[in-house]
Amino acid sequence: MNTIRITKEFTFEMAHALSEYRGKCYNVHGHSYGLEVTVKGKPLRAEGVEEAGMVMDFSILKQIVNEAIIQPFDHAFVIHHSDRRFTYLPKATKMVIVNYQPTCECMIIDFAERLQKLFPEGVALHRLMLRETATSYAEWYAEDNKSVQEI
Ligand SMILES: Nc1nc2c(c(=O)[nH]1)N=C([C@H](O)[C@H](O)COP(=O)(O)OP(=O)(O)OP(=O)(O)O)CN2
Ligand SMILES: [Zn+2]
Repeated sequence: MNTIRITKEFTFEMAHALSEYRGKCYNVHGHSYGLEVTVKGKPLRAEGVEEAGMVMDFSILKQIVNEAIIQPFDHAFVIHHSDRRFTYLPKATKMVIVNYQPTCECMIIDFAERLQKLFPEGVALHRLMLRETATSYAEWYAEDNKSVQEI
């Protein structure tokens, strides 16, 4: 049976600020992010079951990514825990305080770590693409990251 990659696309809005950064991205600013999630597996060879012919139902993939990534990060402000600027915001502000500089690269590593453990048996995360601006994006590939690496 052939191995197939399937991809689902997502969008979310997020504000961030880079810490210790000498440039415009030190400022609190936002992006409309694009996220592509690709998983790999073999289409189910069975009849009379809901997932027949599928690596994974796109709607299940959507649900997993929505719960793990989109819901926590959409319309949130993301900042490194050592950058005390977040203490000036009202407590009701939706914030994700992270232990990394919230660049495209570090966020995609975080997303990969969150997602990897959530797929059913036989389905593996293959690729993530995180688009930050019309001209900038980062990619994560499973084959590049076979051993766990620190951010
Ligand atoms: N390697 C990285 N460099 C930068 C990141 C990042 O995540 N990884 N992030 C930023 C800023 O947050 C922001 O994304 C600015 O990106 P940039 O492409 O420079 O945005 P512009 O609006 O200037 O894009 P143009 O299309 O070039 O006008 C900074 N660097
Ligand atoms: Zn930015």
